[in-house]
Amino acid sequence: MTRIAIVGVAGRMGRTLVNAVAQDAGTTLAGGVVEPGSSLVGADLGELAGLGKLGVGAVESLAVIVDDFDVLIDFTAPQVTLANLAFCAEHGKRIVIGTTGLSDAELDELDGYRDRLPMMFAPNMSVGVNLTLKLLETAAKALGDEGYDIEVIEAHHRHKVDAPSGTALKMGEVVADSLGRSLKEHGVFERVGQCGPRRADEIGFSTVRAGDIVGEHTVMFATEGERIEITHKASSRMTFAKGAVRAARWLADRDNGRYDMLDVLDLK
Ligand SMILES: NC(=O)C1=CN([C@@H]2O[C@H](COP(=O)(O)OP(=O)(O)OC[C@H]3O[C@@H](n4cnc5c(N)ncnc54)[C@H](OP(=O)(O)O)[C@@H]3O)[C@@H](O)[C@H]2O)C=CC1
Ligand SMILES: O=C(O)C1=N[C@H](C(=O)O)C[C@H](O)C1
Repeated sequence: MTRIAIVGVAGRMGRTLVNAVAQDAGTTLAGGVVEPGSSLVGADLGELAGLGKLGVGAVESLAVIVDDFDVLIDFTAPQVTLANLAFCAEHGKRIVIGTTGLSDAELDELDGYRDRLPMMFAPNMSVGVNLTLKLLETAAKALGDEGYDIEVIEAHHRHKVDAPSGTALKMGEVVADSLGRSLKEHGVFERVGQCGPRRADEIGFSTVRAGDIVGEHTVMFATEGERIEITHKASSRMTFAKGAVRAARWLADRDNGRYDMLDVLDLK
């Protein structure tokens, strides 16, 4: 039985993760961490997640539960995640990271831990999105050099703090890699005013933030006369949480290394 701790346990994903662990026969909920000083310290994690009492209380530091868990699941914010990664490396733990919005420097720092512990890092843990990445590889190879314009469009809830979403960036990267392009060079993240006509080789990004949209991503391949749209729509955070719990179980038997959800799903 893999013992799971959840950091950011009072957040949207944190509460959903408590539900996902409770439904999973191969894992047990060992603890949950809230922000230091939070009024939720001591709150029962089951009650936080709307499940009724589970008998596990929220703590304000990983150090309090260091002997209780095997794998940490972290869906928080970049600097919080990096601090937790350092803690896990130091204490021989494993970590599943869903946090998005890391800067290039933060991504380099994260990558520096690849040989120090088993870590799984993915901007989207749903099976559907990860299968979509494979479809995009095929579509980009077939269409990208044939005069099809490529645009990535994403929509999320009003509370999301990073843009474009980690998933949209990953989709853009997959498309760019498949075409031998660099996203740094070919990605276009803003069009405003007299920005001129579209370059044939650009990969454009558009962002919507509205209401309670859980997460929607479309990659459009458009030419004169037709367009293909590959779309994924998440209607419940449970799809991400179930993926994260599956990843935690999978990671429990892995050697040190940096893995992603395609490794977990055996889609590489
Ligand atoms: N990979 C994937 O499949 C998915 C990734 N995400 C990503 O996960 C992240 C979180 O998303 P979401 O749950 O919607 O965001 P929330 O803001 O709802 O949750 C983040 C939580 O982290 C808590 N937190 C902040 N600092 C600390 C700390 N030092 N110690 C403990 N907890 C802390 C926050 O507490 P407080 O409320 O007190 O600030 C909050 O409860 C985002 O980066 C998002 O993009 C989201 C969905 C799927
Ligand atoms: O913040 C969210 O909610 C989500 N974030 C992830 C991202 O940035 O790609 C994944 C998912 O779409 C939900």
